[in-house]
Amino acid sequence: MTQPSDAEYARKLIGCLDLTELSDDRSADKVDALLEKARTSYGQVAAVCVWPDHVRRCATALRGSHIHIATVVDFPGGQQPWEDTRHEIGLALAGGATEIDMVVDYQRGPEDPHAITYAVRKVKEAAGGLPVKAILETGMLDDTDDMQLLAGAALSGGADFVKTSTGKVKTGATMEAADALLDAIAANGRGGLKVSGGVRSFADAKAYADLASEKMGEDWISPKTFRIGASSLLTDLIAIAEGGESNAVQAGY
Ligand SMILES: O=C[C@H](O)COP(=O)(O)O
Repeated sequence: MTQPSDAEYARKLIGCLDLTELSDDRSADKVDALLEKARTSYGQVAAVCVWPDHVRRCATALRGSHIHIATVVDFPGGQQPWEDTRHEIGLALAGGATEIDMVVDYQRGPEDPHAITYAVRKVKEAAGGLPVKAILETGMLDDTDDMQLLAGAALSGGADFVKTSTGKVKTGATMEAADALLDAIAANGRGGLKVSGGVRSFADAKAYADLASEKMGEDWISPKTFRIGASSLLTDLIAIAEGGESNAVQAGY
């Protein structure tokens, strides 16, 4: 099969992008700016990903599009009381969220993976079966064995995607983590991958998509199974999609 051009590849990746605004100040103006960008000349992003209190704003602005409204719960620590998470899920559902990104308790996870399975199941049920992406914060885990363990536990609980990072700790997505999560998905026989945290350039995004495509097949690079969560990637994808040069700095893993 002929390789797609970079411009074609960038357009495909725009369709797999979870365009993210999770700044600590929770600014509504930043969400409005994000919403302006979600429908590009090269297609729509897969989802916007925002704090629960901005879900309704996004659902209203994106009505009539096919863009998912993803929100985060128990973010970014993964250790808050269940009552708080339940409140966030309620806010998300009332506002019109269509996907839930939950942080698992990655600190306790390696010793107690069953707790992760249970927590994911609980969120999935409370969210009425909406797609759930389990954030493992791979940059805080010791090794790829732990990454696979947590990913397997989350998938057993019904997670639809396993996601590398919150973007809030020093180490975000890495090729090593993406590879480990893909192995867990393959072993589970079901599930998607969301690569997130520090993905800023077309070259980085393409490297992750190439890896996933090599391991899972070309058809797998679709928003149903492959997402990139990023706050600062879209500009570079658009530059490449329109046939220009990259302006972004590569992560250089
Ligand atoms: O969920 C996605 C991450 O928060 C995005 O991280 P980023 O700001 O480094 O792109």
